Amino acid sequence: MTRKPLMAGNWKMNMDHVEAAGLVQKLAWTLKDKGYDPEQSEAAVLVPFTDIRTVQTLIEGDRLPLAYGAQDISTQDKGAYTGEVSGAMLSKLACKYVAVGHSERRQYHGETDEVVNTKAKKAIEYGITPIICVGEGLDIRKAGNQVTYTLDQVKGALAGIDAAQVADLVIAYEPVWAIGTGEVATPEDAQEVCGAIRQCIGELYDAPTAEAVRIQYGGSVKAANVGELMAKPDVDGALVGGASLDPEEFAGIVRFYALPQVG
Ligand SMILES: O=C[C@H](O)COP(=O)(O)O
Repeated sequence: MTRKPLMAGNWKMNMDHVEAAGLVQKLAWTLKDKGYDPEQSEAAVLVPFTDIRTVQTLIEGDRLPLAYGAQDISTQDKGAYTGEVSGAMLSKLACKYVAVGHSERRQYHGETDEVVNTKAKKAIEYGITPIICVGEGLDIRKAGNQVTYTLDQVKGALAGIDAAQVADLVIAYEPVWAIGTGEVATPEDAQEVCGAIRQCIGELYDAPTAEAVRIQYGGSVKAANVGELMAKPDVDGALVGGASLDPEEFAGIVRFYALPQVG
């Protein structure tokens, strides 16, 4: 089975809808200029809620080779939940992806594994592919417990989700100490945990499911380091924060397959 790499840019709370239009167009021009081949990798942007309509209009209207999605989804379907955005609303805007359980949501909004699990299920229910974010903090890494900690998050996030659904979703391993710090995990660090996640899914479900699920690495990914990360067998893409706001840089990441070190 060949897994198509997914290079997703998480814009976080950056870019208003006017800036979003400029960034999507610049990214599309840059990708075209560099001869991006969508068969080699899939490119996606996860944008603030207020940008989704603008981004959708550009991508659909100009048939740009980009997928788009959101950074969060409500655990609820509708009703008196001030500030929440539902799966139905995201689905109506044809979002393909939604990030769930990003460490910033876990840290600043107290999202537990149970909440992450509910959000992942809501995304699936509304036909949106969840990108489930997991990963350890520095203290856990220093204690050498990164694999057990991350696998516990994976098991919590996948509870009650069946094999066919797991095969279609995306897991992003993002060690918290590597996010926005410039402190990228070594390719061996990334492979250790991404490989353990795949093995865990094989044990929880079956080998075909483990072979199908896409596992990204995230944390200070740049065009300069993406090649060595992507050379690892269980790294199927990148979840990119800061570098996704720079079209040249993100285009370089999306086109990792053209980098000299990976042939
Ligand atoms: O979602 C993306 C991650 O938080 C990584 O962010 P970063 O590339 O700025 O380190």
